Amino acid sequence: MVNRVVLFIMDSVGIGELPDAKAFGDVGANTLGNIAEATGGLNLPNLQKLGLGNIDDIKGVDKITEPIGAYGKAMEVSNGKDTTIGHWELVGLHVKKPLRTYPEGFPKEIIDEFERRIGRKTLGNKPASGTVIIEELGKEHMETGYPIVYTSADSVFQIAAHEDVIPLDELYKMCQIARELMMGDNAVARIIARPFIGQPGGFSRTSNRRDYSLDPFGKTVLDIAKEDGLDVIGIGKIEDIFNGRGITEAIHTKDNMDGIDQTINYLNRDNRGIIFTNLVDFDAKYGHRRDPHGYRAALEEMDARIPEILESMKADDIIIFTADHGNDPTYKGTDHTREYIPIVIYGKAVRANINIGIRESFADIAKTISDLLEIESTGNGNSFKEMILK
Ligand SMILES: O=P(O)(O)O[C@H]1O[C@H](CO)[C@@H](O)[C@H]1O
Ligand SMILES: [Mn+2]
Ligand SMILES: [Mn+2]
Repeated sequence: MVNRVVLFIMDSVGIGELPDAKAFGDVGANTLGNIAEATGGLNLPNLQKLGLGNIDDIKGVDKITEPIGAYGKAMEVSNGKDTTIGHWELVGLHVKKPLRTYPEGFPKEIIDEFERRIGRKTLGNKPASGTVIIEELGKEHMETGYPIVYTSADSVFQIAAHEDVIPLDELYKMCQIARELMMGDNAVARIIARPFIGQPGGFSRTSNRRDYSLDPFGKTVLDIAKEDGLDVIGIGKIEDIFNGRGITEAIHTKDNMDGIDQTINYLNRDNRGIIFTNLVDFDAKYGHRRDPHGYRAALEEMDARIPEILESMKADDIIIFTADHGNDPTYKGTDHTREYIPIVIYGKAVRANINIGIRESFADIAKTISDLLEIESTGNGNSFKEMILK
């Protein structure tokens, strides 16, 4: 029996357009493939050894004859390409109705009510890139004390404020107010606090970001594991994505390396169940910023630490490296891209060189986790447990 599953999310590391990418405006997107092309090839020897290059052509990542892991890729059933929906599907939920977005900004009634309740006016109220809008409105924000409200192609209500102008706890309270307002017909997936520091022309965002999500729309494999008395450890923004549901212990991280440190920490402890890690830098620092070179460096930095992670695993642990959506930094715009997610699986109990093929849903991962841990499933997804276990 498997004691622990590490579900390791490389946020936004997609592996090519999905058949329905056209409907999302994402034809030709391929996060891994296009970064590799644009930067002269990726150097990911550890993921290569596990089988990453056997999934698809990625310049620099070879298809090898004897990968030590199992590998494949998965399609997204849910109608979206955001973090929330992606993670929910990974743990067994299908969300067919897209979450609400605001391409024209938020309705006047909402903004009026929000301003009344926070006791300040606001700036912005439009879709924007978070780093661009603080450069555009940050100075005015510092002069007036009005927070910057913005959205994106995702279902998000984001509030940016300078840490010296609006203290963090006040910013977090504003987010809670927004969370109360953005329910019912305006049930946006997330309210996000976006604190920053610095001076006009040189602002930088801090790791004090917080996400206020909706409760998942149904029971996930995390809830089931928790009910069965297993540990469900959320590392990085996992707790936020699930609004705490199904999580028994959570730790927030400051960057990808911290996320890896924490994963290793928890692997070295005595626990049983699911260790669920999200590395968000790929997405937030490089994907949305359309920085393929930065993205490549972050991938290589992670890859170099994979041996340490694998060495911390015990004989009855299994790790699944995967993603939640794409965010091709060579693509137009600044938003996520509708892509396959790569799946690379390793463990002493896992058969080497097994191709699990093209999975029809991210929820195949949820179903497999249920089977591996011998707990109930959410009913969605098809298990690949029999294919991968020795
Ligand atoms: O441009 P920034 O502020 O990084 O925002 C991005 O991050 C949000 C949440 O991941 C996405 O919706 C996108 O808008
Ligand atoms: Mn994401
Ligand atoms: Mn994102």
